[in-house]
Amino acid sequence: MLVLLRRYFALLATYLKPQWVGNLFLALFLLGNAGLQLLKPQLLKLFIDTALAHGISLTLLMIAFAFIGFALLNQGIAVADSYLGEYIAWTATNQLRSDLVAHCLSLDLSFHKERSPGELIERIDGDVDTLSHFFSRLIIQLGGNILLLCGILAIFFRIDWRAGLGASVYALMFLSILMIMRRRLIPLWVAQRQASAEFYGFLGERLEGTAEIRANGATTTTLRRFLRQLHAWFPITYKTRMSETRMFIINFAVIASSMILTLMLGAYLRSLNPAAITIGTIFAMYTYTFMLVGPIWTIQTQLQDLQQVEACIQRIHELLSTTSRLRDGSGATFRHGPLALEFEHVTFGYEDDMPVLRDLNVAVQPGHVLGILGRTGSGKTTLARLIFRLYDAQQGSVRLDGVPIQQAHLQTLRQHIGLVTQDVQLFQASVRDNLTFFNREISDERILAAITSLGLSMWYQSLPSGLDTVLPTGGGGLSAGEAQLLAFTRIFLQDPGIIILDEATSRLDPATAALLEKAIDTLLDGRTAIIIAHRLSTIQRADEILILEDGAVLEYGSYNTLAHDSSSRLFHLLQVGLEEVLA
Ligand SMILES: Nc1ncnc2c1ncn2[C@@H]1O[C@H](COP(=O)(O)OP(=O)(O)OP(=O)(O)O)[C@@H](O)[C@H]1O
Repeated sequence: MLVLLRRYFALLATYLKPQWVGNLFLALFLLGNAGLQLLKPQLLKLFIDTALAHGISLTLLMIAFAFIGFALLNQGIAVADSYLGEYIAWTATNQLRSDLVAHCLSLDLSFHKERSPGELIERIDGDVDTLSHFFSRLIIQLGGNILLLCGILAIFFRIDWRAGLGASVYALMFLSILMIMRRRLIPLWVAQRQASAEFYGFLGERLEGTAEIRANGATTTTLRRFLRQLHAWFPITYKTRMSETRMFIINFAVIASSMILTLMLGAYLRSLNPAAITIGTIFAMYTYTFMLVGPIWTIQTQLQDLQQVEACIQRIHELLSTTSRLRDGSGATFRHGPLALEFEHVTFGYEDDMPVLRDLNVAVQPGHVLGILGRTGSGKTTLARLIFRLYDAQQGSVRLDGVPIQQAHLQTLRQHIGLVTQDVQLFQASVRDNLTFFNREISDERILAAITSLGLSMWYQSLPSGLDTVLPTGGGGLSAGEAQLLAFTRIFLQDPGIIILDEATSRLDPATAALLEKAIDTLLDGRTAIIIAHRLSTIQRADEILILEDGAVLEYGSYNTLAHDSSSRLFHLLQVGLEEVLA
């Protein structure tokens, strides 16, 4: 619990500090709110005592107006502090969400491989959302209610130490009773939620399979199971409702007896000292006892909630403490334009003792195109991932223009490399945003020029709102060829020195394939390129060819030499046809 509290307050400190002015106002609102609530019974006391002493008078009217004024002010402050509390909580949790997203993005692929997207969404949004309520409630309710509770007890002590003692014992007792009862209710709530989830799961599944159920004559069996589900659900709900009612009755009994006891205590104290304990004082004591219920109830709920968010805080802490296996470089830079690429004795495996690439030695001159061929699983994509530093090689070195890629900042490195895979990711956003990756610095003129250069003009002209046209999720409605061309345009605008192209397969029709070939020519012009090739036409533009087999170099050399050497593997591939051999 202590560790949790420390983590919780560390989170609070990190994310609430930037909003200290707001927090200051919130604290003032809390003080003001608690103060006004404490003052109201005092006004009532004054009102009763004045009425009893002097009958109806102008003072009474003024006290009544003051009471109404205080009540209105109280409500106004309550609204303001709820607004500010929510604002602070949402600003803080949104910052926490952004930090978690940035952190996850900075982690290497091995982290993402072990976690499903759904799990990460739950971590980043679900857990933080739970905390968001807590951020605001903890401050507004816990802080304010502890203050109010202490204030009420202090007033009781001020009236008479016996009254203070009685109120403190009552507060402690009531809090304990509530906590015990709630603890007993939690498993029932969980069981009820589980039963309800099972019931709706069953219902959904059966409704979906209505046709099959009828066709197979399973209606009676299904109805019987439906009734069995209801029978299982009923006793749990019954037990829960009964326990809730019991809790309500016990609460009511405790509150009612405390009121009676307060009146009795008041009468007793008045018999001892009628001058100090007036009728107004007894009424104020009665009101304060009633007022104790609110803060006690809220404090116990908050304390229980604190236990429930324990798991969330623990998970957020774990996520934030996960570090990337990739260390960011010290800041080496690369020149603009085509870069030389070298692999020197590179060995890499996703698992330490299972190499996927073995002792790879490859060198690509600036502006040259390296075509990589190999059967599925031979390590082609893995090689591309190493250049992009999605993983680091276990042995050997990858260099750009002679500089080991680990020496550059990841961001710098990736700015110099464009990666186009077969799996083009398009977002539900405007064409402009999809092409510029939300980079506002790229002008529309540049985008339109790129679209024309890469042969997308016809497609562009068919768009209803030009660059502002919003693409549907996942690029639905686009052909595979158009999606590839969009990906090319995106990279063209990024203008990197090296391009890695995991080429689209032969699913494309000849016209689109020809369009893509032209686009690839434009894209590769003046850049170094690595093409994981699947088509003959692409391989022909390669200056060098690398054929991988089981992670090792099977053949490596100039395209022209190998293509004309009848003993080479490439020669054989060209004779038989790439698609057949490499499929
Ligand atoms: N993220 C990963 N984690 C663990 N193993 C992986 C991972 N990605 C690929 N592998 C394994 O590494 C080996 C090489 O895979 P890679 O994707 O590099 O082959 P490829 O030649 O690109 O295949 P394809 O042509 O089918 O894309 C395969 O045995 C594959 O199962």
